[in-house]
Amino acid sequence: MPLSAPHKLSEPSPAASRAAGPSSLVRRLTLLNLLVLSLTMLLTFAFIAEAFWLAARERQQRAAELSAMLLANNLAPMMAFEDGAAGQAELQAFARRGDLRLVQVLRTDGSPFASWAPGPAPAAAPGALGDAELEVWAAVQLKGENIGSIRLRESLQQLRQFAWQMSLMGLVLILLAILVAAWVLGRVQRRALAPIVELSQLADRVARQRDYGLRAAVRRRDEVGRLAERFNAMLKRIEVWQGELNEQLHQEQVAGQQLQQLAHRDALTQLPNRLFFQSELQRQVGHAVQAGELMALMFIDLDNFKTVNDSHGHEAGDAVLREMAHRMASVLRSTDLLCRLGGDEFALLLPGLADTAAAEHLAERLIAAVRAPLHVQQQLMPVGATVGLAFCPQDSSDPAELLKLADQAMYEAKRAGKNTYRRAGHVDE
Ligand SMILES: Nc1nc2c(ncn2[C@@H]2O[C@H](COP(=O)(O)OP(=O)(O)OP(=O)(O)O)[C@@H](O)[C@H]2O)c(=O)[nH]1
Repeated sequence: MPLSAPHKLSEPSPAASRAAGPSSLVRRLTLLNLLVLSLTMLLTFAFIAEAFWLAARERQQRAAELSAMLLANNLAPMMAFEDGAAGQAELQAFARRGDLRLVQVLRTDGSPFASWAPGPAPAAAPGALGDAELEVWAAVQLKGENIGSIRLRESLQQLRQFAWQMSLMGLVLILLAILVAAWVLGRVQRRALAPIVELSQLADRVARQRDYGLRAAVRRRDEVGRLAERFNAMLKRIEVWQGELNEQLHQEQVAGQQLQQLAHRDALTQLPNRLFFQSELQRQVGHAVQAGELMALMFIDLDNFKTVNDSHGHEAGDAVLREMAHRMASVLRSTDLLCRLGGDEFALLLPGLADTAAAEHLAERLIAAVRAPLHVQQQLMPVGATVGLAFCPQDSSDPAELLKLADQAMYEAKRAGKNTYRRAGHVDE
């Protein structure tokens, strides 16, 4: 199976990879690896330095033993003849070696035959062996017989200094190696962990942007590759779910809007119904009070409508209601709102009026529009309209009170003979 090619890949920028922060996996692993590597290198170096020191010391000891044996060979005839001056001269020649500290030639009874030590006067008795010194003994023999012995002390100072110099050089080299290793390790780790870092950055982006169309790159068929595949499969599933959820949500929103429209609309006349009127009355009264504007509420009741129903049937009544709604709407401004409250009752909201006369003129036009002859099935319908008017804020700034006043004014107009209007508070004499 070929490695998957992501359709919308999240390719992390180098800057983003570098900005992974001090707690990043790459940095932590690099530091851990570097720590282990440095400890191993330093430990190895310490072992090598110690071994080097022991070997060099051993080598100097062997060389000192050899020198002492050679000296013993040379001194043997001089001791045999008790030629101390020659022995001393031999020691002076021998003492040209730089790291020599003491040479003592002793007879078998322990008495000194010759001795040498650096400085003006040779020490009569050698002091205790210093920790930076080594001492070797060699027997002086003549024809297989012991005639004395040689004590030879050498300084380890030069060797020690050399060892320190080498150690310092070694340490500098190790530090350089650690620096190079840090650089190489950082690059190697970044490359090796790049898929995991990418995956983590992708998860961040998905969580931040909620974009489930993003996909991880699957570069290798290893554990990380399989993790990326599973992650992609999960994203795909979420993407599908989200699509379905969005579609469902959209359908529900549309259904909700339709329901809302149905709930607020009168099915017969297609005008806003009583429910919508109630909320609009509240809102418009509030607005008029706040803005200091004049608004009117008109309560309209058709006249003799019962006769239409009774004489021409319910369907004719419906047709009349539809036609009257249409007629009334045709004389209104675009800002006016006509609602059917129920039966043959209508309400009209008139916001932003210049004066009360404007509403009265409209009431007259509206009554005239309704009163115009209407024929249904060639029969003249005897319909008219009676209107009650109430103003906000003049009459009331309370929606319920305003409706009650307009209703009362309408009944007043009915009592006055129908097909007319009355204003709230303007009672006929
Ligand atoms: N066709 C039809 N009739 C309805 C509807 N809703 C109510 N009505 C009828 O409308 C009539 C209203 O009666 P009223 O307003 O009391 O009678 P009216 O003849 O208009 O009386 P006035 O207002 O005094 O002139 C009743 O006969 C109701 O049955 C409807 O949706 N369609």
